[in-house]
Amino acid sequence: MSTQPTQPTQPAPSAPSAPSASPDDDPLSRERAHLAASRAALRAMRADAESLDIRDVTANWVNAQVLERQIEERVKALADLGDTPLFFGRLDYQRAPGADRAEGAEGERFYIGRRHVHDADGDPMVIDWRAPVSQPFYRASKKDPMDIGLRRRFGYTGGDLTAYEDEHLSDPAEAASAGRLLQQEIERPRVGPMRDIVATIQPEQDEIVRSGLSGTVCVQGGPGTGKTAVGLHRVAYLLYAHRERLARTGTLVIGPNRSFLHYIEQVLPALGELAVAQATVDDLVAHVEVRGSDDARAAAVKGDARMAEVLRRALYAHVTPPTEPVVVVRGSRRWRVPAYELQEIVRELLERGIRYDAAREALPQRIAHAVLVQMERAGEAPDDRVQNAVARTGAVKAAVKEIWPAVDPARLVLRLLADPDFLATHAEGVLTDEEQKAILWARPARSVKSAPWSPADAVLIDEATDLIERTHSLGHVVLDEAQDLSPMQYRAVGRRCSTGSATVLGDLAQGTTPWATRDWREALAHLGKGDAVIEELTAGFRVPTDVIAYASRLLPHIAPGLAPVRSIRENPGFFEIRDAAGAADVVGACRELLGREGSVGLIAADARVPELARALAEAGIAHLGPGEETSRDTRLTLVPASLAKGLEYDYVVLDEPQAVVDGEPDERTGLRRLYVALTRAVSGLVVTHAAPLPPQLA
Ligand SMILES: Nc1ncnc2c1ncn2[C@@H]1O[C@H](COP(=O)(O)OP(=O)(O)OP(=O)(O)O)[C@@H](O)[C@H]1O
Repeated sequence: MSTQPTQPTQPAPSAPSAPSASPDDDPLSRERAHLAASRAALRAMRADAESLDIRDVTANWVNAQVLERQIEERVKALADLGDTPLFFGRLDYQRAPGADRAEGAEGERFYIGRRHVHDADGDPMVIDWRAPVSQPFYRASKKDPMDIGLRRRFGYTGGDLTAYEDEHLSDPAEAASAGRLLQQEIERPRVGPMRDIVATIQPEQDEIVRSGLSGTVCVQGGPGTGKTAVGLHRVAYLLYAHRERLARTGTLVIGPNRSFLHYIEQVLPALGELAVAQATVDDLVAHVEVRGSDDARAAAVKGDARMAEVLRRALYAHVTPPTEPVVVVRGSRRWRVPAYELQEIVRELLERGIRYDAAREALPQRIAHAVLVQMERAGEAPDDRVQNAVARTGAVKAAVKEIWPAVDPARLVLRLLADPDFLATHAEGVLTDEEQKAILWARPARSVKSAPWSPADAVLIDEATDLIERTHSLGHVVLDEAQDLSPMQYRAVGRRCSTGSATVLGDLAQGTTPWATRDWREALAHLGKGDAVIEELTAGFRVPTDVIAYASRLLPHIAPGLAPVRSIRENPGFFEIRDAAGAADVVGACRELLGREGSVGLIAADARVPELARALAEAGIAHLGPGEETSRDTRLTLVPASLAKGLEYDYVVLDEPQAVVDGEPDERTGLRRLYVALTRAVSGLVVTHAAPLPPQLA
């Protein structure tokens, strides 16, 4: 790293901007000149797009509308955002990449940024970070310089280029070291929603980001190891590398709740990707209105993968083997398809493994075909119009209704949960009597509309829906906080990427549902991606060393075998445990932290939130809800522990750890909830308590 005296011409990355030398010999001035020229080139690209006249090229109105929309989007995408630097790095190749590597082949220089910018001749001024030539910016090392002579990182203050930092990767005399600019980026205060990490993606993260579209990747990583960031950047990368295919098939990011989705929603647009949908698992399966809830036992049984078998049996019990022949009358003739032949057709359809409705729709044609064969044997020459007509006769329709009736998925689930005999018949040998009892409604609902559907019921209905009609599969799905999903939820997500791939992100230690994932292989099998690659991230970008060490005391109790996160933050931050006599002391701690720069989160057991909200109001301190955007004026968020997952704040006040543990149905889940709450702070954590601390933290 050449911020050392060995490179006297270069300022330290944090050096003030004013360059003393003339623009020609001062490297910083030259870089600024390139920035100014790149911005001008971007403006020209935008002006070009705006001035496109499509009147001559579009023959009809519809085409014109489509083209106009595309141009509008391009103009929008070409905006120069003042606070987002156009480039953040530079690579000097020793030889031109891809060129003949013969002696003397000319080296080339590339500026790496969020988007591609070219000059009037079409020559690149800035290269998209996702392009293959950009890859060494993230991966090259002293050990493997990847043909890079110089890697330069730029530092910005506001929109101004104020510093840079060099690594001469091919110079054996220069020692490798972690850069100051990277460190500054990691340490910067967190105000506002989540930001992209495109300037500082680390090599092990980049490997995941750039892994191919065909494979599913599962990332296990402790709090703050960048799982969410990596998942979002992977979608952006895949959209770049497979734009057309994914535009057709679609992409989706799945997060645990609305506030989390709100927190991450600006990352992809900042990377120029506007078309990625976001949803919770509940959104995906919203076939009915959810008004009810389950106790932990019922939810665990409903979320168990064995329920898929119960549903399959219950659905296919509707298929009734035919015992009567079908008789079709055409003109003066009667054609008779005997019962044994109908049985053969039904057996064949069942064996083909197609969806219930696909088979139901095929059945009339199969019966008609059997009639046609008889007609041919009798010397007639019927064509496909005759087959269609036969398939539509009353006799065939009536037979199909008998043999393979239409089934409504919600009604099927309703009957299973309301009718003990129906459930017993189809759960025989799959669910125990006790398990059946656990999921039956105490008061059987009468209709789909009035039933007290729970979130787990909606997943069952989704499974039934898919048995009946295949769910549309997207090209790629990112599943965040995956460890909380039940096997049935994994199946629901898996159907949505059955012909595509997925990025599965999670931390076994942060699982806070009774059915939380114990083993990634098992979970991936439920997802239908048993052959996924499992990667692990262990470097922590969020939590300071002392805080992560304290939280990691819980690991042996919540996820034995998982290694603690290794914090790569240099700033030790601060960490304090304080006695608090009441809410006023907690508010005092918040007020104190608000005196510093950045966001503050007050995390408390859900049950304690109303009391703390009142205390804050009485003290005249405004606060936000989780996921709401912090601003310069309102920087405090009151976070119920149940919604803390995935979020982060510069400073955290954690109220009453034991209450957080007690807020969960069992101790292990409680300790996991506490682990999540303890690992939200970027710069400092104050734990306040009146009750004794959980002994596991001792
Ligand atoms: N390479 C990086 N450079 C700079 N910042 C990074 C990098 N990787 C991650 N971060 C930052 O670290 C913080 C934590 O990242 P992220 O939320 O993705 O972690 P996570 O593993 O999903 O955490 P959790 O398990 O708590 O949900 C974020 O502020 C993110 O921007």
